[in-house]
Amino acid sequence: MQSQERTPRRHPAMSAAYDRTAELRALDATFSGVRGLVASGITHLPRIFRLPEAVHGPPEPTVSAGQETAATTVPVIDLSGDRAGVVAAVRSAAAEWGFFQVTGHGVPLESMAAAVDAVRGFHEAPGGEGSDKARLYSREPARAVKYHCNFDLYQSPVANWRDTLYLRMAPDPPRADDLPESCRDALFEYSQQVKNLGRTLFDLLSESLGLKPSYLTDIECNQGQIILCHYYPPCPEPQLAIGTSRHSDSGFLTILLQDQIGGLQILHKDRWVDVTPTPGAFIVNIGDLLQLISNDGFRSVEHRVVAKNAAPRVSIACFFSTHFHPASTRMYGPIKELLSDENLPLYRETLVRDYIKHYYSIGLDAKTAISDFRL
Ligand SMILES: O=C(O)CCC(=O)C(=O)O
Ligand SMILES: [Fe+2]
Repeated sequence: MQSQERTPRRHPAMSAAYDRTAELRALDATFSGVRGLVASGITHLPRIFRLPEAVHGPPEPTVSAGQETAATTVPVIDLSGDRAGVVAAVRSAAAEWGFFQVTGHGVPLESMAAAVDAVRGFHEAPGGEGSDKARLYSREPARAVKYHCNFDLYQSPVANWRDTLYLRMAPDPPRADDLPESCRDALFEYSQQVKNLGRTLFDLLSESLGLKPSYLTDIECNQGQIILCHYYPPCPEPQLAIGTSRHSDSGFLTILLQDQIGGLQILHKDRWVDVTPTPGAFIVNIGDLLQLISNDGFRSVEHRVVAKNAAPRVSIACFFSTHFHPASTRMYGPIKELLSDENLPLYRETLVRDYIKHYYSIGLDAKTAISDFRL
């Protein structure tokens, strides 16, 4: 999920007898997002955030934190272990789960904590006239640094209970003073650390596919980096709302840091499984484009974030892809070295930007983007 224009979709909730667009605009005009609503003392969920009846409650049984077994726990991989064992664990997690957590990754705990604190500080600062939030409030695709409440506020059927600071850090990094001063140092440092971890993971994923370690980097899968700094305030009626609608990530790979609150769930064997916060760990997930070029060797899996009436939740999602400015002109299809008579290509080749355009034309909440590229 990254910021992008997309086509409006009609939904039953939209035809309710109220001026939804006016309410969305009124929210935008505050420049302070969901956090601003909570700070103003609301006790009920505004209707723009209400899930339609049809999606109230989980459609599938949920495996919650504390009830997991080995079969329902997202794998945790210690990257400091022996190489062959790590490569095998990555192969099996990326193929079976599409998600895993990593420890022993070499990123200093202080950099992780500083980034989460900086993001929390940004979101908890007041909005309104003259604030950093007002200066940065935008959904303009060309802007590399921006803040908004829901990148798809005017297109999605249900507003998500979430605000986001968006940073496009590569291939063209922003100027230092484009970032809010309070989080500049922490987020530049974090971006560099996660870029290095990305390189380590792409090496491991290449090896897991039986390719030379630099293969995925050589084809520029990690050339672009977008960092989304999410903030999920406490929700007064969490069962009626959603933090992030179900979706798969469009790019090649995502590295996610979540704080201790929890709420991220992934769809595994038709059940929602909690990704239990693991102190010091990163969550890693395969995006649609890596599923496509691995010819289904790895899986891009749907996930969502449930709303809670708990302390605010911070997460920092770093996406690796190539459609960011300047957009790549490279074609991506199933990697030739993986194909054989037993492994025929399952997808057609595409420019990343064409894939992304299609992904957003469908919208979050619909898992058909990648299947439309199947041969
Ligand atoms: O906040 C989270 O844990 C997940 C966010 C997410 O899925 C995304 O930004 O694509
Ligand atoms: Fe995601």
